[in-house]
Amino acid sequence: MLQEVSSLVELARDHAILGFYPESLSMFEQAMSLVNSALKSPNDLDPGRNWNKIKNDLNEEYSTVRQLNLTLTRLRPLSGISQPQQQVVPLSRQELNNGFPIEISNNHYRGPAELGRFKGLPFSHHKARDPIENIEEIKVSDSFSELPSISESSIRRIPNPPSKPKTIPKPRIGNTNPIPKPARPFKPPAKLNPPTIPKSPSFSHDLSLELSLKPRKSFIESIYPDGQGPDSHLIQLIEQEINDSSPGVSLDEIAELDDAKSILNEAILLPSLMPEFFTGIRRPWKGILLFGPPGTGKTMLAKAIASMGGTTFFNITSSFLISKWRGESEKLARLLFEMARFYAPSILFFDEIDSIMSRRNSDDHEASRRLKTEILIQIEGISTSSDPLKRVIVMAATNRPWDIDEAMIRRLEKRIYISLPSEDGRRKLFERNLSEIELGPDIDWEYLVKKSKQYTGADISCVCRDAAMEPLRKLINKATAQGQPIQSLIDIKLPPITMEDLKEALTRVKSSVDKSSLEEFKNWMKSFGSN
Ligand SMILES: Nc1ncnc2c1ncn2[C@@H]1O[C@H](COP(=O)(O)OP(=O)(O)OP(=O)(O)O)[C@@H](O)[C@H]1O
Repeated sequence: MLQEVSSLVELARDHAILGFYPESLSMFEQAMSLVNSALKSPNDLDPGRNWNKIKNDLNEEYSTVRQLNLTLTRLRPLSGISQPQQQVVPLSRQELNNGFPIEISNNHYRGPAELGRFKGLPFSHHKARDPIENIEEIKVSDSFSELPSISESSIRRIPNPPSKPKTIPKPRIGNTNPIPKPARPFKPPAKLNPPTIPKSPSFSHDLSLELSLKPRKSFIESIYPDGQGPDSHLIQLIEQEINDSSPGVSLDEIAELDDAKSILNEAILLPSLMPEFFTGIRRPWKGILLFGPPGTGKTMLAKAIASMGGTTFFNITSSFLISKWRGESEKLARLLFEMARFYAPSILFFDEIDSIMSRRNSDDHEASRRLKTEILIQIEGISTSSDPLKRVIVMAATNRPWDIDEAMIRRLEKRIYISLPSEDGRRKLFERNLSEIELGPDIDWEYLVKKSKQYTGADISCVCRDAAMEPLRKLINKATAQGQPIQSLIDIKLPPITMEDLKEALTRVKSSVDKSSLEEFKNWMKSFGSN
C-alpha cells in the first residue's frame, strides 16, 4: 500500500517538475484516492504510519500543482501574439532571485525546465538538458509574445519600440456623459496582486519565482488610461479596502469541516481546473452560502479558499457597503461586480450577508432598497461560462440565514451548514491552539474534549488564550504580594500551562451558542440547506 502510494507520488512529483501539471494532478489524485479508501478500512493500513498526515501532505502538494496549472491556464492566451526581435540577455546567478541563469530570445530559451514550461512557450523540442541543475535548452517553435509571466526583476530584456499605437479604451461604467474632474496628479492605485501559489518543499527550486508574476493591467488603467475619471475614487477605494488578495489562511489551519472543504473544492476549484466537465447541468454554482453559529470558521474557510490562489478575492463587509457609501452604494455594487468580472476568476465574499440583504419590506430605506435590488440584478447577470477566466462566484456567510431575503437565498444555490466542531474537531482545535506553548505533563485531552461539548472554534481559542494567561497572572500576583516590581519579571521564564489552568479557563469561558439557536439552524438546514 505504502509502496503503491509512494510510486504514484514520485511520478506525480516528477511530472510536476517537468511542467506536466495535468498528468501530475491525475497521479496525485490516484494516490489520494488510495489513501482515502485505505483510511476507511484502517485494518489494511501499515501500522506505525500517520496516514492522516500523509493525506494532508498529499493534499498540500496537490494544491500547489493545481495552482500552477490554473495560473498557466490564465497565461496561455497571451502567447502567440508575435513580437519583433529581442536581444538575448543572459542573467547572472545573482541577478535572478532564486539563483537560476536564464537566457531568452524570440526563438530560444535556456533556463529552469519548469519555468520555461510555466511561461507556456510554444516549444518545438528540447535541445539539451542539464539533469543536475534541471536546466534545459529549448528551441521555441514560433516567435512568441511579450514574455507574460516573469517579473521584470527576474529577466532583463531590451524593450522593442511598440509597433502599433495603443488604442485608448473608452470608460465603460458610470455616468455616460461624465464631467471630467479637475486634473489631479495620478496616483496609481494599490494594484490587485496576482494569484498566490503555495510554496512546496518538494520542488527542485523555490516556487516563489512564479509568485512574481507580473500583474496584468489594473482595472482603473483599463478604463481610465490617465488614472482619472468619474469613478476613479471609488475604484481606488475598492482596490485598497476590499480586495484581500492574500488573506494568508491555509485550509490546513482549519480543523474539521471536511465536507464544507470538499464542497467548496467541487464548487470553486475543480471547475477552474477541468472546465470541460462543468458545462450544462454540471455548470458551476454562481452563489454559495456558508451558514452556522458564530465563530465556527465560516470567514476562515472563505479566506482559505481565496489564499489557495488562482482567484481574486473581494472581501465585502456590510459596514463598508452601507455606512461609507450610503448614497452611492448601488453604484458601488455595480462597480464591484464589474471589477470582479475584470479580474476573473474572482470570488466576491459578502460577510454577514443578512445585514446587507435582509428581507425587503416597506420600511426599507430607499438607498438600502436600491442596493439590494442592484445586488440581485448583478448576481443574476453573472455569466455561467465554463471559461475559468470569466468565472465570478458570490460567496456569503451568515449566522442568521432566516433573515436573508428569499430572492437572495435563491441565488445562493449551494447552502453549506458549518456546524459546531465534533469531539475529534475539538481535540484538534485544542491541540492547534496550544501547539506553540509549553504544556505541563498532565494535560488530559479527553477531559478538555468532554467539557467543551457545545463550544465553537472561536470559544476554544478563547479558552486556550485564557489558560495561557494563567501562569502570567500567578507570577504577577506572587510578585505583587511580595512587593516586587513587575518589571523585574521580564527575564523570568514562564512556567508551562497546567491542566488546572485549562480547567479554570473552561469554567470562565462559556459556550457562545445556546441549544435553541442550534435547533433553529437545524430546521433551516432541513428546509433550505444543500450539503
Ligand atoms: N474550524 C476551525 N478551525 C480552526 N480555527 C477555527 C475554526 N473555527 C473557528 N476557529 C477560530 O475562531 C475564529 C473565528 O472564526 P471565523 O471568523 O471564521 O468564524 P465565523 O464563523 O466567520 O464567525 P462569525 O459568524 O462570527 O463571523 C478564528 O479566527 C479561529 O481562531
